[in-house]
Amino acid sequence: MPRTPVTVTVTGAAGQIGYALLFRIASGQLLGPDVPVRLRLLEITPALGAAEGTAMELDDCAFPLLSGIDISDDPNVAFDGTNVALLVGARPRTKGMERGDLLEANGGIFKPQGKAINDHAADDVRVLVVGNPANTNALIAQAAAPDVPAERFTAMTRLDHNRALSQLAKKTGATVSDIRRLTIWGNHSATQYPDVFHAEVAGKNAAEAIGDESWLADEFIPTVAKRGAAIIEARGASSAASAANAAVDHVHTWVNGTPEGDWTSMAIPSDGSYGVPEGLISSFPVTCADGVYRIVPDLEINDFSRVRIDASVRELTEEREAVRALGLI
Ligand SMILES: NC(=O)c1ccc[n+]([C@@H]2O[C@H](COP(=O)([O-])OP(=O)(O)OC[C@H]3O[C@@H](n4cnc5c(N)ncnc54)[C@H](O)[C@@H]3O)[C@@H](O)[C@H]2O)c1
Ligand SMILES: O=C(O)C[C@H](O)C(=O)O
Repeated sequence: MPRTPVTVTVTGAAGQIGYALLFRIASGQLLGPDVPVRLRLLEITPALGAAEGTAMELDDCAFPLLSGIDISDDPNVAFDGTNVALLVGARPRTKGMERGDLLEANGGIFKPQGKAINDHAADDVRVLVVGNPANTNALIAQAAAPDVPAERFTAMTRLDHNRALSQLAKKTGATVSDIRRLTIWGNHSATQYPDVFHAEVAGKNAAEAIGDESWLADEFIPTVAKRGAAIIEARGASSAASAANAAVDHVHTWVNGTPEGDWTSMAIPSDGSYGVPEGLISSFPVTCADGVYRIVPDLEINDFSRVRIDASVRELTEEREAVRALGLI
């Protein structure tokens, strides 16, 4: 019997990540090769024409799993019955804009979207926030959706995780598939902490295999944490295909599970683990099974890691205070 299509809403659908993402969702890479999808695209009114153009191209791919496409500029329509909500569209920082202005502008996007998810999404909705500042935008959306279980709101640090895998593979001469148990902690920002102390490269402890703490502190961590800025500098635009790829990875892992013996990184509401204040949407090492994620428990955190996790968590706490002061949560 054919399966009922899963409804996937993508906001910012006419943007550059949207353009890289939609075709991968429609081809079955987000949820699996046997799962039909119905796409709902949300855009601002002036970008509806561009979204229509992308929808025409999706039609022209004749994807067997794509059961339909709806386009709207109304969040109440776009999130109607949605099972997976990918919140990509956000207000970028422009010249002269202060951090508070950016948070406020994004509040104007993520608060109504959270409310629309609350009022119209399917009971099993899962939300991934990609639009920056992703962790705090997820917090804003979550606060506007009190009827949706809080743990369904997540933010993306999988791109950082994938970046760290590649950098570590380059350094050690291993392949990315030789590496397991890497972690991104904290915020999707330059304060994030990519942690290799529990990682393994071809079965050996990664930190021991590298044996060079100064490489970790002075090269690996800043390269991963500032990679987004380096891409903007090189491309003249922020990462798009790799961000879309990470969004696909994040949802695919959440729904289909982590491989035995490995984990991934997701920014999720803290339960207080590892000294991260409860409720902050912070990146943790997680395993996923049966559509549910779980923070990897009982990892020993050394001093090198502790100070870096704390710094990123401090930034998240400040962002939470700022949006609280603006009445956004
Ligand atoms: N978390 C991550 O790892 C990561 C990585 C890369 C980019 N990003 C962020 O993702 C976001 C999108 O990036 P992009 O390159 O696609 O940007 P983009 O500017 O190309 O596209 C954004 C789109 O969002 C739309 N939009 C704006 N407000 C909207 C609203 N209220 N509802 C629906 N759509 C709306 C715009 O019209 C635009 O088409 C940015 O905030 C970027 O910083 C996050
Ligand atoms: O859009 C950005 O500011 C950078 C982006 O979050 C990235 O990590 O590539």
